[in-house]
Amino acid sequence: MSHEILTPTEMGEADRLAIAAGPFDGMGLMRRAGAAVAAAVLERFGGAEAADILCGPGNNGGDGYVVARLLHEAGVPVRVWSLGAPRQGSDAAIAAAECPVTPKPLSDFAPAPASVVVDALFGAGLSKALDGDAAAAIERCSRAGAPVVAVDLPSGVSGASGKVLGAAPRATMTVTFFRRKPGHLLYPGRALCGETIVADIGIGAAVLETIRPACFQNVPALWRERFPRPGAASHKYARGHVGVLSGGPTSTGAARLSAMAAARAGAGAVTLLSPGGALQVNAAHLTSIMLRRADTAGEIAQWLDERRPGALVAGPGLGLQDEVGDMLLSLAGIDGGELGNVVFDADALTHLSRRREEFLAAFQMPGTPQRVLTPHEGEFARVFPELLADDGLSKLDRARRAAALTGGTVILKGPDTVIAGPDGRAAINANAAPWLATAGSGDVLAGICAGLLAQGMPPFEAACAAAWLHGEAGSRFGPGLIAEDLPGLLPPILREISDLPEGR
Ligand SMILES: NC(=O)C1=CN([C@@H]2O[C@H](COP(=O)(O)OP(=O)(O)OC[C@H]3O[C@@H](n4cnc5c(N)ncnc54)[C@H](O)[C@@H]3O)[C@@H](O)[C@H]2O)[C@@H](O)CC1
Ligand SMILES: [K+]
Repeated sequence: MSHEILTPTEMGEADRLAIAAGPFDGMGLMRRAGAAVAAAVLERFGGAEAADILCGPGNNGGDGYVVARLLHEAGVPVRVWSLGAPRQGSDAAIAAAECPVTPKPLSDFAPAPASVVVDALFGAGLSKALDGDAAAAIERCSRAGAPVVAVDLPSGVSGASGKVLGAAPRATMTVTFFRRKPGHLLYPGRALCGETIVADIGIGAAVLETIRPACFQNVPALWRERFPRPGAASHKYARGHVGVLSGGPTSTGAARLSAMAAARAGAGAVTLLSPGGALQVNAAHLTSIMLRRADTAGEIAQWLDERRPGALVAGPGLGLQDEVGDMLLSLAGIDGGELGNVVFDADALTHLSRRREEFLAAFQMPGTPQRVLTPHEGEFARVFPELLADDGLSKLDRARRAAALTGGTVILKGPDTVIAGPDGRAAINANAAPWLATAGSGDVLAGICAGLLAQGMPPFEAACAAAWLHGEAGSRFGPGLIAEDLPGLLPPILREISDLPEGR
């Protein structure tokens, strides 16, 4: 599967490079784009009484005129509704001239439930909120309940952010070209696209060598080459050691979930560092996970010095007391030789929001551990309120800015989790299920990530793999999922990743 995601600007560049390289000119690409949409309409909605094609003034409308011509030639009764004539001399104007169906004004469009609507009003060129005749037509379309096939994107959905500008139809199917755009994967755009088909319109993958996209759909091909595989002679500590900080006697479960997930993700050894008061309750629930008493920052530091673990999970159930904040701050600035990576999750993110400048200063010190931050939207809003307040930023932009600010990898969680690295790379996750929104689910994600980090997987790849594994486990289990189920769901998925052929 091709997993690069192109911004609308990068897609425009892909079009230009493809036209320059040949064999297709702009009109050739448009004909192929229209043909792909017409084929999808015929395959899926061949039984519709008629097709209503809504055409905008740009090249998205141009695709619409091609679709209208091809459906007409296939014997489908076609009506064309135009928002405005294409610019003279443009490819869209040529496509309109080649279309044998005379367009009527979009303001007269009245959808019929038994017809299929092809939405070709705006695509990559959407530059402002939909209003006037376009918004009114979409509103009528939604009320009539006719199925909608969107060309490139449902008109009104920003390809860059997935946000709705003004109005957008809920499509049953979206046919886009060459590669997906962020708006196909980020909500609310993702929900409005329906099933998304990526059509080959004759743009060669070679254009990607020039464009060098930095955003990807999170699929195993993105990280499986870096996925840890234990050698036959590995001993347990060589397979990675994870430490997990436990909270006090009444909040120990979250850390144990992380610990179990780290172990299932393949860490050879996992140690729970527990305050004395919580030692008994932790001991009563642990078998293969090791337990070590650590009441103070000093005792934690001593264990790190002795064991030099690859990763530490800090945050689940840890507590919001000031001394916990002090301890986390000291961990952020510790020598990276003593502790390779820290996953800051849950309560650690609250401490980060309270003492942000101190943490950011610690993160900037050379030689400190690499970090992965795992905020959900609420935690993100507390740590980075200025990024959330900026309406111009997409979820993708926000995760990238947070990664740049902290010099770490950010997993911005949600139904469309975004993973961003400090080098600008980003991935959007698309395999999560709604059942994952359950207490303790995030603790498991943090644990999986730490388990992979401790085995030497680089932070961006480990974060992507953790989000994907977590999503896959939740989707496969389905309804009734609780966080305790997740670690035990990992082994068959891990086996499948090891068995995948190269390039998948
Ligand atoms: N050679 C190419 O560039 C190809 C382009 N293709 C199609 O071309 C589309 C992009 O075409 P365009 O760049 O012409 O852009 P659009 O057709 O999406 O938009 C056309 C123009 O409408 C105006 N506009 C934007 N938002 C508006 C709003 N809310 N209300 C009123 N006017 C608005 C803008 O001036 C914009 O340039 C793609 O989505 C795809 O469907 C395909 O045919 C494949 C080849
Ligand atoms: K469209």
